[in-house]
Amino acid sequence: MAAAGEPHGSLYDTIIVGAGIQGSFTAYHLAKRGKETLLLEQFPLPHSRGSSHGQSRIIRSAYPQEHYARMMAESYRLWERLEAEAGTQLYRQTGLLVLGPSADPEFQSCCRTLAQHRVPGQLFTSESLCRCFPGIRPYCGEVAVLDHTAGVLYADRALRAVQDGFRRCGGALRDGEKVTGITPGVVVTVTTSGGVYRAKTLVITAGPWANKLLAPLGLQLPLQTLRINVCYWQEKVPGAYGVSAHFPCLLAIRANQASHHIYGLPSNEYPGLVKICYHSGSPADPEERDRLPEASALPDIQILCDFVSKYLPGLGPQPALVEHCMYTNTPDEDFVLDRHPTFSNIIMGAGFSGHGFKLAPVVGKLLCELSLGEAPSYALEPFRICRFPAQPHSAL
Ligand SMILES: Cc1cc2nc3c(=O)[nH]c(=O)nc-3n(C[C@H](O)[C@H](O)[C@H](O)COP(=O)(O)OP(=O)(O)OC[C@H]3O[C@@H](n4cnc5c(N)ncnc54)[C@H](O)[C@@H]3O)c2cc1C
Ligand SMILES: O=C(O)[C@@H]1CCCC=N1
Repeated sequence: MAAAGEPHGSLYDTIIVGAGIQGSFTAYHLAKRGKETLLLEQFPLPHSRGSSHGQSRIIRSAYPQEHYARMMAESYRLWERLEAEAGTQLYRQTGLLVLGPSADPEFQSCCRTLAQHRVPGQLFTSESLCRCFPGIRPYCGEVAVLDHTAGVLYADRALRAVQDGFRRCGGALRDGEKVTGITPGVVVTVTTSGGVYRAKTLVITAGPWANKLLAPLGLQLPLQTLRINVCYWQEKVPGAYGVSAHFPCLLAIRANQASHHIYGLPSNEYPGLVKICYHSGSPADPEERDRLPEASALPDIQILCDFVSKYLPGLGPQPALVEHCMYTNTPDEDFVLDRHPTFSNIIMGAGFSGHGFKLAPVVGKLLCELSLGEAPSYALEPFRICRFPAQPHSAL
């Protein structure tokens, strides 16, 4: 007899745990290829408790690491295809300025990968920056490179579009069903709060909950979950830093000696509000994200206040609105895309370290290929779990 929740008593080809942007794109690719696919999500959709919610994300070709720069051309094409299928705008081209000291190795690597991949770019000195972007007060000696391809992805809309695309291809999405048990085997059995399901392969894309699901499978990845303050700043002159005024996205490397990058998006989603954030946060369990931290636990906001008042003087000096989101960071901030070292039909996508949204179409394709036992379209060395000390080697 079929277990509760199974379609016609049959086996799924793949079950995916977690309908954030990575799990949803994995499911979409599998369903497009005609695979019987089940996507499970613990919360009723849409929800704002993981990493994929919110109005906007940056998309850019400018990456210091060659392995991400190489994936971006295909990622842009896949976003464009989804946009056409969904019949709605998901991407707005704004350009992105990478700002930093000219001798900074990360800045130089961004310039190099842009040139290598023939991405249209433009260099600015401090003087030409001030002339072209009067809203910016660069630091002494700071330079910039403009990645013309970059822009904003409308995140909530994109997540919905990929889930709708998955369903249109015949995929099954069950939200409000938390996975509570995974029994490995040639056939993997997945128990949820709503039923029991079986599949030939399982993909775990659980964002900040990844290690909670992996613990009973005998694996713990070196992941740190961080609570991120998403800060919006009021324009003194409405629209001055807006998309219509052609203000670009920003990525400031080593701004004000800060240990992490500061990034920004032009005003668009909330009229009159510019998103400027610190690329780090405070360690937090995803279940406790909304517990208010003490004021002393907000050093990132102080760093941002100093940055905004000196660097972007056309914005108010304090955030006008703060939202929250989670990062799941690996020690080197490279993703984990690999098989479970013991159970080779269990695949993991984790540790997207605050920069995975733009790459989700390609990440989903790679996780789809791994789950089908195919050769991956891109070299997976940077993403293997064997790069971490004291972790068993991949079963690949
Ligand atoms: C503030 C902020 C700004 C960012 N900016 C950018 C940017 O500009 N550009 C960029 O490219 N990236 C950016 N990112 C990163 C990007 O958003 C993330 O890398 C990406 O959303 C991670 O997606 P995910 O699917 O891995 O995780 P999630 O979105 O967290 O999805 C995991 C899902 O798994 C579900 N789940 C977990 N456990 C279970 C269970 N037991 N049963 C069922 N379901 C379960 C969760 O509920 C969740 O829905 C940003 C992230 C944040 C937080
Ligand atoms: O991935 C991105 O582009 C953003 C900005 C830089 C830091 C993290 N996310």
